[in-house]
Amino acid sequence: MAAEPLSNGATHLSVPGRYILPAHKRPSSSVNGKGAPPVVDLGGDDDGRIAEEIVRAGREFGFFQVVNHGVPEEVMGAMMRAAEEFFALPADEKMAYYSNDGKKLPRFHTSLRNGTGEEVLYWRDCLKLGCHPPEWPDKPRGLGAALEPYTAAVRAAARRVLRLAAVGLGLEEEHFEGSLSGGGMMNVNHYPPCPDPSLTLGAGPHCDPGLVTVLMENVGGGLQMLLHGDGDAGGGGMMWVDVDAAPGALVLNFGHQMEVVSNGRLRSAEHRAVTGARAARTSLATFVWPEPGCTVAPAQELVLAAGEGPLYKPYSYGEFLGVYVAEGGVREAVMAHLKH
Ligand SMILES: O=C(O)CCC(=O)C(=O)O
Ligand SMILES: [Fe+2]
Repeated sequence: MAAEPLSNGATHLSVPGRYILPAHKRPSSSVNGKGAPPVVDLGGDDDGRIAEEIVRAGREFGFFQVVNHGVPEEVMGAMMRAAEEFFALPADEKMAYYSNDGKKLPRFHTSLRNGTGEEVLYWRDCLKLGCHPPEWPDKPRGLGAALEPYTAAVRAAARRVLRLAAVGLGLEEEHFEGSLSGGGMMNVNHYPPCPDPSLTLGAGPHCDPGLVTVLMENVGGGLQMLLHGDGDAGGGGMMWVDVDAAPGALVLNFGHQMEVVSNGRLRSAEHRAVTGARAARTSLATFVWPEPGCTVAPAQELVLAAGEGPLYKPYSYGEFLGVYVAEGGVREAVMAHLKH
């Protein structure tokens, strides 16, 4: 039976059984820490230095924050307000977009697949929007007017980051341009207050599918990245760290395509979202990714320069998305399909 979205009017006094994770998958079962990913100032004109910082952050964490990113504050604010208004709509207006059809945009869903084939549900509702081109629901009324300038500005910031990442990797500045970054969409994630955050997750551990993801949130505290320590942290040296973003900053993380194209130099960062007891949290994850027919492969220059051989085989992005969805975005399972 399809699951009822969390934001459809019910007050949640306790966590229903379908949302309770087995003990070993609960957020409380892992080592948790605090930390902020490196801050990269995109504003300066020393592109060589910025490129180096992006590549260093990508190698160590796969995560960084950008300031002076060029997305105007009022454009960010208007987009977030419109996103929050969608989840406050009456249930029947949201349910007009409720679907499990992965090809549909815009689309409203809960957890990963509205409960279909899911043993445990995640504490999240999600509105998927088109970015390239923009596609949005009729309600709330201001959503389209907010989305268009937001996605245009976010894509421009992502393009600058991708050009700098290419330079930092020793590739042609244009390496990621064209069909390699010609696609994308947005997850508008909504996590209502959860009566017991120790039992649930809003999003399970995953890597993002594309090249780069640009994240904005209305309430800090929720996103966590997985750090691979030196073994002192326990749990095999792995530690989940809260991603605390500076006010006004955007959080960026690299996805699977960046790890493949860079032949493993830049990490596709594993992350998850925990729930909060008090405030509802909304996050906007804008994905920049290849067009479906684009062939993705490690950059020849990197493979040849290091004499290391390609770590991944070429594939079409459309083919990759099928694998990604089937494996639920779980890092090692997805990577196993791509490795030589
Ligand atoms: O809500 C968040 O902070 C993370 C969302 C996320 O990982 C995603 O939409 O892919
Ligand atoms: Fe993600």
